[in-house]
This record gives sequence, C-alpha cells and structure tokens, in this order.
Amino acid sequence: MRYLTAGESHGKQLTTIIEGIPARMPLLKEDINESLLRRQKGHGRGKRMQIEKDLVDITGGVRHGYTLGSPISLVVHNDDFKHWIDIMGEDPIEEDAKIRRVITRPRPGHADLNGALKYGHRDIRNILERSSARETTVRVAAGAVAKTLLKHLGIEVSGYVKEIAGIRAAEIDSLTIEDRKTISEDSPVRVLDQNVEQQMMDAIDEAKKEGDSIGGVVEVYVEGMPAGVGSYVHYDRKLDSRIAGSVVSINAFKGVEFGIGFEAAEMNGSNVHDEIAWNEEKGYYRTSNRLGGFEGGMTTGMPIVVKGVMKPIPTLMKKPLQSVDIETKEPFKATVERSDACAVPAASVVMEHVVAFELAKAITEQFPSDQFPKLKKVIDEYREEIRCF
Ligand SMILES: Cc1cc2nc3c(=O)[nH]c(=O)nc-3n(C[C@H](O)[C@H](O)[C@H](O)COP(=O)(O)O)c2cc1C
Ligand SMILES: C=C(O[C@@H]1CC(C(=O)O)=C[C@@H](OP(=O)(O)O)[C@H]1O)C(=O)O
Repeated sequence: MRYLTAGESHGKQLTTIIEGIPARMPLLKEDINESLLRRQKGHGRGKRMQIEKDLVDITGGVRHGYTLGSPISLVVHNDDFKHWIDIMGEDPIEEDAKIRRVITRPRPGHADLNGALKYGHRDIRNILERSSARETTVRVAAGAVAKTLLKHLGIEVSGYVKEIAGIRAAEIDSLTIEDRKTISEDSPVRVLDQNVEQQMMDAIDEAKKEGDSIGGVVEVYVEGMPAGVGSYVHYDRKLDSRIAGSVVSINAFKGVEFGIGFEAAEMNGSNVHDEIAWNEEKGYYRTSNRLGGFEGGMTTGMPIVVKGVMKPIPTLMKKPLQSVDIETKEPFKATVERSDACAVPAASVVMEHVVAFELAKAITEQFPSDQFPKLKKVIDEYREEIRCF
C-alpha cells in the first residue's frame, strides 16, 4: 500500500490516491467523513476551521460500497478557495500584479526560508501553501481507509492527548479501547479527566490571548494486531521504524516514543523487558507492556502504544520572532492575520491515522491481499496458528 497527496492549503482541493487496498472491502464515505470531522475539532484552532467543513468525494476505486482493487482516489474541497481564487488560480498573471500578495518574510519554525532557498521561489506563498498542515486532511482520509481495513480485521486504533504545555493527562492505562475512542471523540482537548481538560483549555486560551502558541504530546493506542507483523531482517522492514518515520512526518512533530520510551535509558533490563507467558485462550502474551507492543521491528501481539511530541505552532499572532525580509535583507518582526494557537488535539487524530496507515500497509505486505475476504480468512488462520505455536 502507498499513497500520495496533492493540493495547496488555499487551492481548489486536496487529493489523495491510495494504492494497494484489497478488492471487495466494504468502504463508505461515512467511514472517511467521521475521521475528517474529528480532525477539524479540538480546542485551540484558528478561524480557518470555521470556514471549512471537510467532506470527502470518492472519485475512484469504489463501487456500491466496496473497493475494486484499483487505486482509490479521494478529494476534499477547500471551501476557503472562493476567497483566494485570484491569488491561487492556475492562469499566469503579471509579475508585479498586486493581487499576488507576495510574501517575502519567512517565519522561524515553518518551512518558509528553507523551502524558498531549495526551490528558488521569491514568493514564500509558493512554499507555505504546500507545507501547511492543511495537507493532513487527506492524510487522515487515506488513514481512514486504512483504519476501515484494520477494523474489519478486528484491529482498533485510537488517538488522544497526553500532555499540553506541561499539563499532563490522567493515567488511562487500565482503560479499554472503546473508552479511549470515546475520549478522542468527546473531549475538546481529548483527555479523560474534566479537571485536566479545563486546565488545558485555559492554557490554550491564555496562549491565544497572548498571541503565542503551545505544543504537547499525543498517544496512539492499538489493540488487536497479531504478533509477528513487520520484520527484523532489514532496516526498512522494521514496523516500529516505519511508524516512527511517519509520525515525525506530521507537521510540527519532533519525536516518537514506544511504550516507556526514553524512560528506558534510566532503568535496568530486568525492569524493562516484558516477560513471556502462554495460556490456551490467548496463546503467547506478556505480563507487562513496557515496550509498547514491539520487539525486533515486529509486533508482540500486545497493544501498540506510541507517543509523538508536537512543538508549538510556528506562526505567532502577537509574539513575532526576529527574521529577515528576503528582498530587502532588513530585519523585521512578523505579524500575521490568523493561525492556530494549539493544534495538539487535532494532531492526535492525524497521528492516529498515519499509524493506522503503516499498520495496514504492513499487513497487506505480509499476507495475500488482492481480495479482502481472503485476507480476512488468512489473518484468522494465522491468529489460530500462532496461538497454538
Ligand atoms: C493539525 C495541525 C495544524 C497546524 N496549524 C498550524 C498553524 O495554524 N500555523 C502554523 O504556523 N503552523 C501550524 N502547524 C504546524 C506547521 O504546519 C509546521 O510547523 C510546519 O509545516 C513546519 O514543519 P515542521 O514543524 O515539521 O518542521 C500545524 C500542524 C498541525 C499538525
Ligand atoms: C487549514 C488547516 O490548518 C492550517 C495549518 C497551517 C499551517 O501552517 O500548517 C496554517 C493555518 O492555515 P490558514 O493560513 O489557512 O489559517 C491552519 O488553519 C487544517 O488543518 O485544515
């Protein structure tokens, strides 16, 4: 499985083409729209999210509620485009036309300056339109297709918030996957405890009032993955490494941890590794899950627990950082019209979907995947085989 995305933040539409989804898998628009609407929600987002109502158009690869085995193409229209037609249109316009609203002032922390240097664009709009996290809309759409595949195989994925600006969520280790999914749907900041929820919302509101931004930590939890998916034989087949790469590919994500993650550095091996047990019902299982569901680049069959850290948003409404105008070379302090103050709750939905994509991809690589009913049968047989192994 693989996917590409195309489209600019204020362009006509965003598109993704997904290849490798098995034929004859049930897939409805609603499966994707539910994820898209969840991504738009979350305390701390700026005015743009009030303009958009992200809904998918399935433009290829699906008929009458089932996948065909051909590439699936999905489109999400930008409602904001109607305000940007002159600026974002594809027809040539005069070089000095005011209408272009040329941007020459790169924001520290965004892709602006490095992108301009790399592609030689003197109008930074040509960078920021594509480096914008608006692109995560269709990454979530692609991930929603992957999540649907996983769901039909009995694998559930949930994403929620662990920390915003140093405020930590209550422990949820004993919660079921269903409860975790509820947190992710109902809470405006995607935490369980209402007290913490309020503190986080206050911190976001404070940052917004100050014209500053804040970051945080999100967690994705997966239940139902059989053991032995992924591989240890080559660096690029290790499933934990693929997940880590895809998490850091999310805009503003700077680090990843599996299970206890960086805490392992301070602990003895005897307190880190998860002991092995067996019983008739479960087969092999671990009496703890400190390594977060991975050993040797393969799943252990225990829940996958992976965290990602998101830095604060780079565009700062009232606390502009020092930068240099690329035309005049003069120093300036930038001000902006709009931006998110905190996108951590929304980003938990993005991470949930990029992780789902990597898991579905690994499964379709490892098991025969032309036809979904056969894939399901083979996975059921594999589960039984490893239970008795
Ligand atoms: C859901 C989401 C929303 C975001 N919203 C904004 C925003 O409003 N303003 C902004 O400057 N950056 C925003 N970002 C972060 C930038 O897109 C990101 O920092 C930028 O692409 C540079 O990439 P890097 O931070 O990964 O180096 C957002 C990120 C995510 C995941
Ligand atoms: C549009 C989305 O997020 C955008 C991500 C983003 C950025 O720089 O990453 C900048 C903002 O865009 P705008 O300049 O239109 O206000 C966010 O709103 C979205 O998540 O759908």
